[in-house]
Amino acid sequence: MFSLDFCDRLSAEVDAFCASGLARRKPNTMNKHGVILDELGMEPMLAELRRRLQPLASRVFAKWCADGLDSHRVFTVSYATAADDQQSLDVHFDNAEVTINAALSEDTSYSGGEIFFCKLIDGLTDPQQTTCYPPISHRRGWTILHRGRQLHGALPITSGRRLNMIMWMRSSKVRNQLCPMCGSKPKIIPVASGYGDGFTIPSASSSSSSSSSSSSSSSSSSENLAVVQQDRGDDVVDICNVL
Ligand SMILES: O=C(O)CCC(=O)C(=O)O
Ligand SMILES: [Fe+2]
Repeated sequence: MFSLDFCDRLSAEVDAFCASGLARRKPNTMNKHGVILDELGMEPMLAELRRRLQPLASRVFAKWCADGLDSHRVFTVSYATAADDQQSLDVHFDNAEVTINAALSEDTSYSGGEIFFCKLIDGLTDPQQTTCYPPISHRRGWTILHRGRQLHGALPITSGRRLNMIMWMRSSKVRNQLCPMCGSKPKIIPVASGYGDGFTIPSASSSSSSSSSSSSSSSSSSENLAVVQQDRGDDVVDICNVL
């Protein structure tokens, strides 16, 4: 999906950001060394990428892209072998309707670290007991497109370093009905900025009327997005952080 030049430039940008020591949030609880790319000013480029991926994602996973994938959370994952590096990733599902996983590192610059997939969970079941498919080696510039709720993980890396870009794409129409993480109807509150966890305030999303969207893609109502976050009792949390 990405040119090798783009892989290099994105990797260099992320490495420079990490080296700068600037503050950053963790993408989620499982990911210790990642960078949220919207925090680097890439939101417009990533929103455009999401719009361009929409036709493909809808073709493969129509039901999960209802009314468009209208928000995203995009971050890098980095694996290496030192004690304080992240070496592998446990089986999990994503806080996404559809995910793309793009390999940025030179294939020969690391070994191990294959991604593996297990069963698809459509109800809320325990991610533990499951049979998995044979692991897949990442290939630089290539992307894997999968359902967020397809269980998956990464095997331990055995040498070198692997950097991937993960794009969690969300459909508010789908998740407004049922939170993909807790399996219940979300209780939603507005957030000040950003996409929150990709829910929308239903009254806002259903009032389609005079969308100011310019020439961009057909069914997207992102101009009308009311950005919301899930409220869990007394804690207002970004549910990405409670994977
Ligand atoms: O390391 C990988 O290839 C998978 C990463 C992943 O699944 C995630 O961060 O959600
Ligand atoms: Fe994942």
